[in-house]
Amino acid sequence: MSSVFGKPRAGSGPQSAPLEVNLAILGRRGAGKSALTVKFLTKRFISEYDPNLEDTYSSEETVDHQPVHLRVMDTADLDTPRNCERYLNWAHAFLVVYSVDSRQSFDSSSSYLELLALHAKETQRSIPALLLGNKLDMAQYRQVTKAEGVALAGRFGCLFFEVSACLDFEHVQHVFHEAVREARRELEKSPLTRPLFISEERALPHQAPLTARHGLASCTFNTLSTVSLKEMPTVAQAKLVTVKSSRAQSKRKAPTLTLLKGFKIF
Ligand SMILES: Nc1nc2c(ncn2[C@@H]2O[C@H](COP(=O)(O)OP(=O)(O)OP(=O)(O)O)[C@@H](O)[C@H]2O)c(=O)[nH]1
Repeated sequence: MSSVFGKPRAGSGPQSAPLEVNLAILGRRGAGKSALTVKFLTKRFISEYDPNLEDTYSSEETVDHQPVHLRVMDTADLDTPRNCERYLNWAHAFLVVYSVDSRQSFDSSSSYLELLALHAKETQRSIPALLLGNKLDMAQYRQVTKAEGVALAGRFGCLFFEVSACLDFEHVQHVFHEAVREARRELEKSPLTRPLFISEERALPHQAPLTARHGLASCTFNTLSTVSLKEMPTVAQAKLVTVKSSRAQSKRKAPTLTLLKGFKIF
């Protein structure tokens, strides 16, 4: 299902349409991206979630008394950034998640932050990102200290939080709302200059992969499907397209979708 959006994205007064913010959740498998997304959307901790499912959810939020139409893409990369243009050109802000009890996931989060930094450099725009050390309730099995998280976030100039998808909802909500604030700040700075893209199932022969240009071995275009990008003609006519990896598409029948029944899934 697709929906049409033709509302202003920023600079909204009290009478205007909600600000629209796209948020992508990145991180290694098992870091807790889905658990955090589900916690934020439903206030519940779901212990088992289909690792192959990638979907984008929408939620009406109020952040600092301002209505926000928030879309959250719970990505399902394999172990490293893959086919990453689908979220790089879509999101206004990123949550990069690792698990405090996994050194590997911390190392992956560093790769994601590097990817975002490269993309920011290439597109010459600031990309808000927040680094999250998840599974704080597992602190007794820590492999990553809080100081390491702070240092990594500092290196990339992003906010840092330690959270737990299975502890209090308010903290998780606070983090998502901080991401909205970061995105809003950027959108208000340059609401019309940000590139907007839709995806299309077609080959992109002339575009060199980000990896080739920057030597980031793990991120490629079209690794799993033939998604390519096209600039939106006008916001008013544009259709919102659900962006899914092949891996996700193959699992669309997963029953776990019903977990989010009641939320708009597009
Ligand atoms: N104790 C604890 N377990 C968590 C937390 N967050 C997630 N988990 C568990 O960690 C496992 C992986 O969580 P997911 O949310 O599926 O992780 P993911 O990053 O979405 O992983 P993929 O879907 O494979 O990309 C699941 O068994 C969750 O129950 C947390 O904050 N604390």
